[in-house]
Amino acid sequence: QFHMIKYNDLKWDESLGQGSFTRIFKGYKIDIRDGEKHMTEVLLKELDAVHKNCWESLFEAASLMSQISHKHLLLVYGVSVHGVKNIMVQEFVKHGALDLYLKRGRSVSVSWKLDVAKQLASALNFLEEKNIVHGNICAKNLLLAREGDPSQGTSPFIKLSDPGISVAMLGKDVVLDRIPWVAPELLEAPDDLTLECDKWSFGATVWEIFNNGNSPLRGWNLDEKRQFYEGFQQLPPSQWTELADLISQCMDYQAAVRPSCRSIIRQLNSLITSDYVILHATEPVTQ
Ligand SMILES: N#Cc1ccc(Nc2nc(N)cc(-n3cnc(CCO)c3)n2)cc1
Repeated sequence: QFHMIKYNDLKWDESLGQGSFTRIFKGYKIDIRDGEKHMTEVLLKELDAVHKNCWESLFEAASLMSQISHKHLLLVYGVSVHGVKNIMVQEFVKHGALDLYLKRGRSVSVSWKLDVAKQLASALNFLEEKNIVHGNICAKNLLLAREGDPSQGTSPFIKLSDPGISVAMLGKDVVLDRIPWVAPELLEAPDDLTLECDKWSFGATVWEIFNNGNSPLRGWNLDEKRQFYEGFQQLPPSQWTELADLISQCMDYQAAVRPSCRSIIRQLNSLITSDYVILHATEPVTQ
């Protein structure tokens, strides 16, 4: 269920860093269309040969996403296998990962952040309607296709990336390090990935977006992170109580009571940005 791309039709450009077990590069895919040679900008996601046994998981996750298409889901062109190398070929998203974009100190407005949260909620709603679990919702996996410019009145546009290797395939420490994005119930049963897990991660991701890309529990070690869940703790609440309420509803330790995507979208749409902008221009990050 994947388009196989010939290795020789790919050209590597600069390295863009790495995800977990993967290295990412900017690159080009060569297509011959009506006798003409076209070079398409792509993102090449190389899986370390060491983790070959995970590549099924990586490709399964991505092929799940490529079987459906939605404006806020990343487009995967296909895969290329070359010796021990497995490469996923994705559309190149202009501004890269949202967490880095926010960390770079781009000052974005509250309505910009709300817009991004609504787009993520609509992508999740689409997956929920198809009963597809993503399993790795976080700002690092949100890609910014359009910055949006308030002076031009254009809004941002995000694409949800593939989830990468399933949390069920990852070691315990990697799962612990994904606290507070990974749903608490997955610590004991990493195979029980459900739609409710994505709601929990959505809450942590909205928290990131409204805290300018600061990682929640940044600098905490694995024991402290484990205790965060064992003590049923919550992330520091936003000053904006309606937003804090939505985040804590999503990050409810009881999976069954987390809100549906429709409820999340309804609550996001009812958040009035006017007074918030006046009252709380910036969010004090209290750790
Ligand atoms: N400077 C810069 C810059 C960097 C990257 C892109 N574009 C792009 N396109 C994609 N399809 C995926 C990613 N990507 C980024 N980090 C991950 C790993 C975590 O998911 C994936 N980046 C654009 C500009």
